[in-house]
Amino acid sequence: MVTHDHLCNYLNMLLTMPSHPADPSLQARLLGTLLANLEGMVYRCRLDQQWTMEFVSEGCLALTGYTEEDILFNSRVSYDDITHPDDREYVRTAVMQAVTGNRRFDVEYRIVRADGEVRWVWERGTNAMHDNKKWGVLEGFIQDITERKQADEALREAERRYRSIFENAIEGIYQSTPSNGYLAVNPALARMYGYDTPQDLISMLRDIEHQLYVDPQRRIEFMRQMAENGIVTNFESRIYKSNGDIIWISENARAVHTSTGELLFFEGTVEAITERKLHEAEIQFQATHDALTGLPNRTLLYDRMQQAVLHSARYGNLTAIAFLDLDQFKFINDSLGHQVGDELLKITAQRLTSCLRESDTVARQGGDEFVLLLTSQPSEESITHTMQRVLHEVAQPWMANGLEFRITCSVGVTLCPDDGRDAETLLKNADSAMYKAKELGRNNFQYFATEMNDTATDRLALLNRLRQAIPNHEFVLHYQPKINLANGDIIGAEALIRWNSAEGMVSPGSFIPLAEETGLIIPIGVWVLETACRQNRAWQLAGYAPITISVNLSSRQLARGDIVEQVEQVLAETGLEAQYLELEITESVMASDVEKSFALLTRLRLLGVKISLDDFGTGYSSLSYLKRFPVDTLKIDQSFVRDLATSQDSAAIVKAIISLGHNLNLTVLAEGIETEEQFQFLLKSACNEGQGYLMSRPVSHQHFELLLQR
Ligand SMILES: Nc1nc2c(ncn2[C@@H]2O[C@@H]3COP(=O)(O)O[C@H]4[C@@H](O)[C@H](n5cnc6c(=O)[nH]c(N)nc65)O[C@@H]4COP(=O)(O)O[C@H]3[C@H]2O)c(=O)[nH]1
Repeated sequence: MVTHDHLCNYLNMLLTMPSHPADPSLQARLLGTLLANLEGMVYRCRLDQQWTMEFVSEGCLALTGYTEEDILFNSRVSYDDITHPDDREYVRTAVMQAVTGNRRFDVEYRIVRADGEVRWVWERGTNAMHDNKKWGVLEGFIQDITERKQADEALREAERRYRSIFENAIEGIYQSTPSNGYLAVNPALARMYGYDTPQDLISMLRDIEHQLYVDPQRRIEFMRQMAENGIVTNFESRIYKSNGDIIWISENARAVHTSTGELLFFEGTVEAITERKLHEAEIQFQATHDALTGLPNRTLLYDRMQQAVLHSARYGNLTAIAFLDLDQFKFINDSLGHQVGDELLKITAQRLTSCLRESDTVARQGGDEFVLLLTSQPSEESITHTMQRVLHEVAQPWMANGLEFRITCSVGVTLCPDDGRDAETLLKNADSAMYKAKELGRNNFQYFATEMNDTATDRLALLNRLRQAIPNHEFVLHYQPKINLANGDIIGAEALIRWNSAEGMVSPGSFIPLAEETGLIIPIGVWVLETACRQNRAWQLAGYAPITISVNLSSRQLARGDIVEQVEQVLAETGLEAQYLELEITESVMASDVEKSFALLTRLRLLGVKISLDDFGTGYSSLSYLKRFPVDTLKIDQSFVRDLATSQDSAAIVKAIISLGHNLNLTVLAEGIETEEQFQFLLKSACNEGQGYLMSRPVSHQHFELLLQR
């Protein structure tokens, strides 16, 4: 098939070839064939104002929509009319310049077809002044190039668009050479990297590996991925800006090769992701740290413990896990408020961190529990030493609401690999050891020993049984008489709880702390108060001389804040007069929140109830507030009474407490009197009242009634 290009070339050749004198008919025939097949119009026209056509080829109709007859000699329309009005001037000038310069002309312009459609054409021609006509004559070829024009325009538009994208993109775009420099970068990349212009970046950043990447290995990795895959995606690195600041970027790039496979350059896009990275780091931190203290949380601790265990197993290092619980934290939290509780946890976190090396971990396990992970320990002695520091640091005084407080902690320590080879076991064992430390009077640490696990299991079983004790009516009260030392009269009774559990009698020493920890003390306390008041009222109704019944109040009961209402209600329900009820409060409970205790005790006192300060001498009572406090009786702790015979200090303390009490107009009672000797000493020292096995053990209400009858 004769293609359009063939024809054009051939026509050009014919137009320029000298006429063939030997065979003019052949030339005419060839020309006829060509003209008929040509996509476009061959013409001959006058160089006049209308471009009067003397000859047009068959292509005229297809090109202009007019027939040859329409156009020849301007019979219906002139070619000047067909030329787009806006281009007429320009076409004429171009043609005239060529003619004047004796050159061929070559011009692109628009025509308006018969149907009104505007098309682009390309006209090439020459001045054919080879006859003597007065008109100049042009001969040439006009071809529709609308499609090419549109394609060109589309290409230009696309280029404009791409340039605009390149110039205005928020992402950085670059072409870089494998040998470390840039070929082209857009303004966004220049800005991102801290350069004033793309040119600055290109000229100043010549060594991508060292000048750009914080870790030069990233460039090596980039090149490796390119060599392997010809592409890198989401390639995240830290880079230096021109001023030395470090930012995070993410690159997507590909290698561009020649047709023969030679690497030309890389082209890619860059996104600044510092904010996202910070955000990710923040989220990661939040997921692995405790919001209040900023310490690693359970998740991170577990992770680190697993690593430590593996490390221990591989290298035989000694690892210690210490489970730490603050003593009486719940009480502080309930009574001083959560804000103070939170503050205390934060202080504790700081103190614990200060005791350990950076390579160790302090984690918050939840509530007031912390876990210390000490890796690669040189010896058990060094662990012991660290634990002693921990106890000491935690016990330092701290201030809240202008008052000074102290809190201690109990710690259980377990060793890896001796006590366990996985995180769960080690934590469980450390927890058991911590309970042992609590049992041993708090403010100490204990190493785990195998038998402790039995204790932990026992404890859980005990708790389950304790929950059922009230509904199963397993509690009873025993009563211990309080006597007037001078005349031996029973002036009161202390109500002491006994748990008649299915598995035998359980002493309050073993279940009261558990009840306090778990909050079960609240319902138990209500039951005790009610039973004791009802019993005392019953004795009165039975005709015995009225005595005071004493009930122990736990810190939790006080912290709840509704104790006054509870007491009021119980008195109303049982019909006991307030003056026959005494509440025993340990001085440590009172000291931990002086203002609140003061307010509560004042309100209780207003009801007419008596207040006795239990275990006096063991706590932290300050004389200044003891003076202000609405207290009726000081109970000298039995430890001093027990040591009276053997310790001069105890004797001195007992005497001092008695004289202090009297100075403050308080009644002084000594508890734990077991011997006649102790009794005599106390009597001589003017102690008012006493209680102890010497006079009577705590006994059942029936038994107590017998004592009342004497
Ligand atoms: N060695 C010796 N001990 C004597 C002597 N006289 C009395 N005791 C014991 O000393 C404890 C005195 O009670 P506490 O100091 O209030 O100490 C009480 C009290 O803090 C708590 N508790 C007992 N009953 C209740 C209760 O109903 N509510 C609360 N919140 N705590 C209670 O349990 C603690 C222990 O109570 P118990 O085992 O009944 O132990 C009682 C009593 O049996 C003596 O001459 N020698």
